[in-house]
Amino acid sequence: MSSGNRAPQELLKVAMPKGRIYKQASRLFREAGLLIQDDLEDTRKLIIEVPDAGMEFIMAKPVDVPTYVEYGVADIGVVGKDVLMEENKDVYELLDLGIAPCRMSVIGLPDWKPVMNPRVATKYPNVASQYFRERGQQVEVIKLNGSIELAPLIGLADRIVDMVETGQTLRDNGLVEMEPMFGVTSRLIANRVSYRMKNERIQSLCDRLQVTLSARV
Ligand SMILES: Nc1ncnc2c1ncn2[C@@H]1O[C@H](COP(=O)(O)OP(=O)(O)OP(=O)(O)O)[C@@H](O)[C@H]1O
Ligand SMILES: O=P(O)(O)OC[C@H]1O[C@H](OP(=O)(O)OP(=O)(O)O)[C@H](O)[C@@H]1O
Repeated sequence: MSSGNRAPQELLKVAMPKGRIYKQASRLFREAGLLIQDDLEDTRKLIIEVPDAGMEFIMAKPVDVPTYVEYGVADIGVVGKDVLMEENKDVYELLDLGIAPCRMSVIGLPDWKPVMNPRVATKYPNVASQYFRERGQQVEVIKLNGSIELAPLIGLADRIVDMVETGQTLRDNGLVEMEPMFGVTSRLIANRVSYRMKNERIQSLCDRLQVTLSARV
């Protein structure tokens, strides 16, 4: 069959996180040669065709990216390792994109003293519970959804587990990083079925991103 008769290729569905990661992810994709319009951040549209890159972006809340990919409504997605660990979904982790770097840490007030069964506030209850369990420390984990640094300041928790990037939020609130837990960057993930059915396209994207990342260092 001549290429003129070929059916147009189905768009690769990409769960893209709105917010912090988006700008860095789209810059990386562009560097890898994908033609992505640069005005996408200005729109309120949630499903955006990026035909020149053969993609469709599903603009997702970051925490929901692994869910979209696990259910196969997105073939691939970009997500922070923090969210990937917390959500623990059944997806393939294909590539460390090295973008949106930060770290997960245990944080507290400088005069913090150990207490029995301390309360730990966090957006990441699974990650925090596992961390303290592995160290044989019994804690009560309290799930919050934002402004986690408030918790020790207002007496809700003894410590928090949260992200640190520049350290500005800690400094502004008189808190200290007690234990860095692990480094976080964004990852490219894939749905297990899509990875098999669209292997050539997904693998070729990975290869292009890999080459771009190697050239960055
Ligand atoms: N300073 C930072 N604070 C939090 N996450 C950061 C930071 N720097 C990089 N990241 C990475 O960016 C990802 C997305 O963060 P972002 O703040 O956009 O999402 P969010 O926390 O879900 O925000 P929102 O609740 O406003 O949607 C995080 O999962 C993490 O991997
Ligand atoms: O070390 P820094 O550069 O200060 O970054 C870390 C802060 O950024 C994030 O909060 P975010 O701005 O996402 O607000 P939130 O607490 O409401 O989630 C994170 O939860 C920390 O509070």
